[in-house]
Amino acid sequence: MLSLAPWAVAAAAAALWLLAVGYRLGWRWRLRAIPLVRPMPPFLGHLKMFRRQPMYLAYEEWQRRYGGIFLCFFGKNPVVVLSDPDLIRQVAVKQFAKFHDRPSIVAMPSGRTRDKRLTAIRSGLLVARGGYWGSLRAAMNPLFHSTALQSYNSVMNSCVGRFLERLQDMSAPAANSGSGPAEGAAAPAAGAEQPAAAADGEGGGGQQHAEHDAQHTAAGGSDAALAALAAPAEPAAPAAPAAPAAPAELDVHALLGRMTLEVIGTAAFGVDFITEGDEQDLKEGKPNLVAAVKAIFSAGNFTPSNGAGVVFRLVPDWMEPLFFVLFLRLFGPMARKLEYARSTLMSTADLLMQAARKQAVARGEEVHMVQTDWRWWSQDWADQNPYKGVTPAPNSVLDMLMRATNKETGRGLLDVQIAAQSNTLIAAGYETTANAIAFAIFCLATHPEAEARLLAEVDAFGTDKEPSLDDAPRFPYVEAVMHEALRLYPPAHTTNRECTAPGGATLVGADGRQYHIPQGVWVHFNIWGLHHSEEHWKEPRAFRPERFLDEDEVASRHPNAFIPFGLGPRNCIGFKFALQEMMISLVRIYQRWTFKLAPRQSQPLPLRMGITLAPKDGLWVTPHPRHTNGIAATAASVTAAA
Ligand code: HEM
Repeated sequence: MLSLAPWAVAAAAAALWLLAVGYRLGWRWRLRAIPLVRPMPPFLGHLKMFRRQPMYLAYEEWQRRYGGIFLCFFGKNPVVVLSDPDLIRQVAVKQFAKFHDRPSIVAMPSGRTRDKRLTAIRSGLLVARGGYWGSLRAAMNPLFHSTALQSYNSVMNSCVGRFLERLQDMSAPAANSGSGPAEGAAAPAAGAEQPAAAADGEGGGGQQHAEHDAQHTAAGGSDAALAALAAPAEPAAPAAPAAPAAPAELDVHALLGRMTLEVIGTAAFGVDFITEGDEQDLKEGKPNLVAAVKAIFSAGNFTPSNGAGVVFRLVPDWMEPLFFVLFLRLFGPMARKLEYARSTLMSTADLLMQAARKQAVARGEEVHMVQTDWRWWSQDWADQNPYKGVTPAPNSVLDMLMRATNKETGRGLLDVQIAAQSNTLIAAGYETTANAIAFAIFCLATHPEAEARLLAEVDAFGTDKEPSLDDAPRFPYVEAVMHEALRLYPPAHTTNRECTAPGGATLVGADGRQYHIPQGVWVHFNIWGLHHSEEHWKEPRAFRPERFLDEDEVASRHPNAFIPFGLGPRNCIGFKFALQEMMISLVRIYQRWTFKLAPRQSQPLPLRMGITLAPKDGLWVTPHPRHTNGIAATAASVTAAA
């Protein structure tokens, strides 16, 4: 085993430090027109400050101090943070051609690569760059046009149906249940021996939690939701002799995570995406989609401010891929988990794609998919796959992309490119949507007047009808609640771009001041800060859905003050899908249930910043059925009870 002399390690660290400082001084000079967050700590740059408070709260504080544009450093990388909606618009829309890419957390060599895994990683829409991103986005846009969206109504409704069944099972009042529930499972409310979620400051970003948050994130973004997938909850068993029944407490965020994974998994893969997770499959290396998603979300992350991500911010760009390989070697178990996840998801997508292709060809239909030699896994992965012999549904993402054309090449998409999108959609669409619905439920549980107004709208529609996309205009208040929850708690608190134009780009402030952004600089849109800014919102901390209904208030607001799904041609491709899923879920859930916060749920809502912004430690509620003896509890009676 190679042992390094201490002086060699010290010399290497000193060299890295000098390099990072040198890089920063160079950038600082070129970006001198933009206010710099002070102090600028010498080694990690401002990343170190994110150890004290999560990035979104630091950005909010710096926005108050420095205004709508400021500069900070992630190690060697300069990051221009925008909270001014006009400047955001210039980057996202007006000068989009100069900012169409996102920064790579690990700089990958551009151009073709022989590495099959790397090809698969780089093929996803979220990280795609340059002309490839444009042609892929154009090929994928039809998946989210209204005809396609209509076809997702039934998947969404049936997944909400399953959610309601689970809720029903778990909501049986618990009386003296002795056994500890699984996370996400029903728990006895009164006198429960569960550690109460820690009280936190507004937004949950109190300093005392920053360290914990970072570790929690590194260990997995949605542990609660995923624990619920792996261990489906059993209804709490009643004990004898019966004590007075207390309403069951449950983590509704975990249940919602299970539901949104089923929705996006079914839409992406075109098969019934059952979330009966099986740890055993992961251990034995047998393909299991849920275990794979779980492995991805728990295999650590590369967010720049914590874990392994920090390393990449200190070494020169050209060394990043080398460090990536080294990192995977050093962290064997994590590398194995990622390998398992990639092989499971990709081999399953491949299996289903081939089945869909065979069927389409047999029917004489046109298929454009270009077949390549991209498989790295052994035949065992296909042989042991539970979806062997299954054909994906006609309107699934896999099926539709097989027929798409790449505008750049004039040919179909490559098989690896199609398969990579099922991963991407799950990664981008599962946790974000679960968090958004959970935040809406939290807001309604803490605002009975808003809940009553929403119930009245739901009841006017009907208490046993399944809503579809066409019904959306019948739910203006539900929509206002969704928007207000997305404003107060944007699951994507920040989004990003990189300036790729060789000559850079110049942004112009409202006062005429010019800010030159050189090529290679990262730009962040401070969505959280913008959504909470007093400059753009009346009472920004208040939950007031009416602000989205009052025409005067809407007209007086900056049109880009509300950007939970980003902005411009590179905004969230799934935003209509997400809104449709939120609408269908909220209507179906509130047809049957209302929620009160469980005693263990602390307020203000503690938040956890991972890849997304999520309720920390879940959202603990007691569900209350609205139908007693077949009669719906009316909106008025619910308000009175609250
Ligand atoms: C409430 C739920 C969601 C929120 C808050 C959300 C938010 C966002 C945001 C802020 C971005 C970055 C946009 C930008 O940089 O301007 C994004 C990108 C993206 N989202 Fe979503 N999203 C949600 C749900 C979904 C769903 C359900 C899907 C898939 C069906 C999805 C797929 C994507 C993809 C593929 C991208 C990358 C687009 C690109 O780079 O071209 N998202 N999302």
